[in-house]
Amino acid sequence: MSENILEVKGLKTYYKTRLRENVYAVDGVDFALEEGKTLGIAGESGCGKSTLALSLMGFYFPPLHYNSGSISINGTDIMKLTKEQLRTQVSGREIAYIPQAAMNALNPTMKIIRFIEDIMKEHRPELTKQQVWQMASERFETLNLSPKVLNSYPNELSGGMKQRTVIAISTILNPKVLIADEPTSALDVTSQKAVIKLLKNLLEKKFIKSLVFITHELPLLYHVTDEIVVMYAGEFVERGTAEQMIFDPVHPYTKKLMGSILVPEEGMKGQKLAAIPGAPPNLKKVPAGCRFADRCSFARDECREGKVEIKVVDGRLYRCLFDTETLKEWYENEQQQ
Ligand SMILES: Nc1ncnc2c1ncn2[C@@H]1O[C@H](COP(=O)(O)OP(=O)(O)OP(=O)(O)O)[C@@H](O)[C@H]1O
Repeated sequence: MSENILEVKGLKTYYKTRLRENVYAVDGVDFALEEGKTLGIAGESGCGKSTLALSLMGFYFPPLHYNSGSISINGTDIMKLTKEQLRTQVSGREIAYIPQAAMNALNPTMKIIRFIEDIMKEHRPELTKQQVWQMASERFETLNLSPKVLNSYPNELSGGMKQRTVIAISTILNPKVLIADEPTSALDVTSQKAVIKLLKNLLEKKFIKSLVFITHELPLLYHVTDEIVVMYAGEFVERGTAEQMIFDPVHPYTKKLMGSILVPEEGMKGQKLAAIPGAPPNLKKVPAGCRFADRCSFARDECREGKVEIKVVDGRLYRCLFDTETLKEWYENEQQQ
């Protein structure tokens, strides 16, 4: 039986604004990820994806605050560790995070090898500079990146190469979980494919044991991940296999998200394209009932009455009061109109 590398239970984190208001960006998230698996997290802008990614690292700096919940990596709840333990034993070794636009944050005055030397100074101080060079060039070669890159400055590299280099640096300690936040956005299609190939390569070679891939583009996840989770207003609203989520979504929000895809990929041609009318709720004061109700064409009075819990049907998870048959019927009727 496969083991859960990452297990998150009831995670709640929030921002405290300068006006002392709380923004409940991650509001009760539960999920597990098995060894060797990839999980995609999708959703519109502002639904809490990046905050979740950051929160999973266990570090909280104002304005982000931890409220409750656990984050276990290989059975150890990292929320029970001290900041020092997190820094020295967890960050980069157990879990690594590549934030959005990380490639633009590389210090332009440092050669690529210097970033790796800095990591090794902290985690493998016994290695000489020469050994670090040897190890880094072998790793780059295995990942089809030229070791010459190690001697370059960030600004000498193309966008796609810079992004692949950032990924190679971030995984140099073989973290069990890699969280990549929008790693392909702002790249051309060829560079996007190269980044995805690199991520798959890291998994195949077991340099990482699991991958969380965040994007607001659902179809991209089809090529990368085993499973997809859709997030809305700080909560997960649906989880299923990539196939199910793209071609047979259950939750009205996932359904609408699929319909809003502007560039249909192969196999998705002919899907009706539409923008999702309305905006997500204000995360400072979330509605008591279904958070999607105000934008859902199928919402009834009861949807607004109380918290809607996640349902598990045939291994799929979704957060809606209605059963899958009813929803399917409604979708078919809507399609015919
Ligand atoms: N520093 C901050 N202070 C206060 N609120 C914040 C801060 N950063 C993000 N938020 C709010 O938290 C919520 C979740 O934002 P987050 O960036 O996690 O969403 P996202 O799904 O990653 O969006 P995107 O796809 O645009 O990156 C939003 O309402 C956002 O306005």
